[in-house]
Amino acid sequence: MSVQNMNGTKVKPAKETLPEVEVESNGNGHKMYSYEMLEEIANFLLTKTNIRPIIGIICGSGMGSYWKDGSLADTITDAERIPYEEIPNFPTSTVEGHHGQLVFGRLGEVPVVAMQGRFHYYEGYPLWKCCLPIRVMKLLGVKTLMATNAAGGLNPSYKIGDLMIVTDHINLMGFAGNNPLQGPNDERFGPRFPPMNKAYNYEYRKIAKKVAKELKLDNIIREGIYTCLGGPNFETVAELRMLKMVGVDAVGMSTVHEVITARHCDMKVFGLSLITNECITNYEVEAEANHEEVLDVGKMRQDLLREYISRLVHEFSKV
Ligand SMILES: O=P(O)(O)O[C@H]1O[C@H](CO)[C@@H](O)[C@H]1O
Ligand SMILES: Nc1nc2[nH]cnc2c(=O)[nH]1
Repeated sequence: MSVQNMNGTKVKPAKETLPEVEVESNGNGHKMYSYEMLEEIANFLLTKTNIRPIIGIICGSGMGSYWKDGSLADTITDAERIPYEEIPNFPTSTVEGHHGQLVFGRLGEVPVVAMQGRFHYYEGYPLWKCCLPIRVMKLLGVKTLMATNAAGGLNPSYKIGDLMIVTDHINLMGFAGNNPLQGPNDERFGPRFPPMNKAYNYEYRKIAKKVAKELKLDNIIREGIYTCLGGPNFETVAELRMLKMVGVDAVGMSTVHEVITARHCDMKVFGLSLITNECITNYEVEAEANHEEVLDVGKMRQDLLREYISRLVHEFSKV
C-alpha cells in the first residue's frame, strides 16, 4: 500500500513498531535483544514452516518485487510468506520497495529464506536491530547470507543496471563508532573481536564470475568496494569525491552492518550491488539522485537478477 505525500510522490506509510523489549543495554543507550529472545523469534518461525533454510537472501531496494510478480522472492516454490508484523518482536519495513515479509521456500531444490524488505539505520532502527534478522537466520540454520542492495555507481566505468560483486566494504559508520556488534558480546554468536579480512567469500566470488560468464553477463558484471552511509539523504558532490579517493566503487545505505553480523556468527557471505544510479561528482550536472530511479532500475533488472541469483543459490549450495 502507498499514499501520496504533499508533493504528490508515492510513499509507503510508516507502520507502528512493536514495543521494544529491554533485555540488555549495548552501552550506547540502546536496548538489545538477548540470545534467548532471538531464539524465541526463530522458534516461532520454525513452527510456521517446515522449510529449514540453508541460504538466506536479502532483497535490496526494488529487488523484492513491489510492482508485479516475477522477482526472485516470488518464484520461490513451496512458499510460506510471513509478514514482519506477525513475527513477535520483529521490526517492520517502512521503505517504498521493501515488502516487509519473510519468504520461506525452495529455489530449485535448495531451501531458502528471503527477506522481502530489510531494515535501515535511517528508518530509526539502531544497527543491531537492522541486523536482527541475520542472527535469527543463523538460529534457523542458515549457513550462507546473500546480501543484495541497490547502490549508486561511483566508479566512472560503471553504468546504470550493472551488477557489482562485492569484493570488500569500507565500514564508514564503524569509523564513526557505530557498529552492530557494540555492547555485551554473546560468545554463542561469535567472538568479541571478529576478523573481517575475509568478509566476502572468495569461493563464492569466483563462482559468481563463472556463472555470470555462462549467462553472458560479462558486459554488466563488475567487482568492487561498497560502502554504506547512514542516509537517508543521498551524498553531496564533495562527499562522493572523498569516497572516490579512498577507493569506493559503489555507495549505499545498508549491507555493511548485515555482513559484519553474519561474519561474526560465522555465516559465509556473498554481496551483490545493483548499480541503480550514477553518483554525481560534478557540480555542473543537472540531475539529482532519487529513490524512484532506484526502484525503476530494480524493476528493469528483475528477470535477470532472478535468473542470476537462482543459479548462484544452486551453485553455492554445492560448496
Ligand atoms: O540498500 P538497499 O536497501 O538495497 O537500498 C538502497 O536504496 C535506497 C535509496 O534509494 C536506500 O535504502 C539504499 O540503502
Ligand atoms: N547512499 C546511497 N545509497 C544509494 N542507494 C541507491 N543509490 C544510492 C546512492 O547513490 N547513494
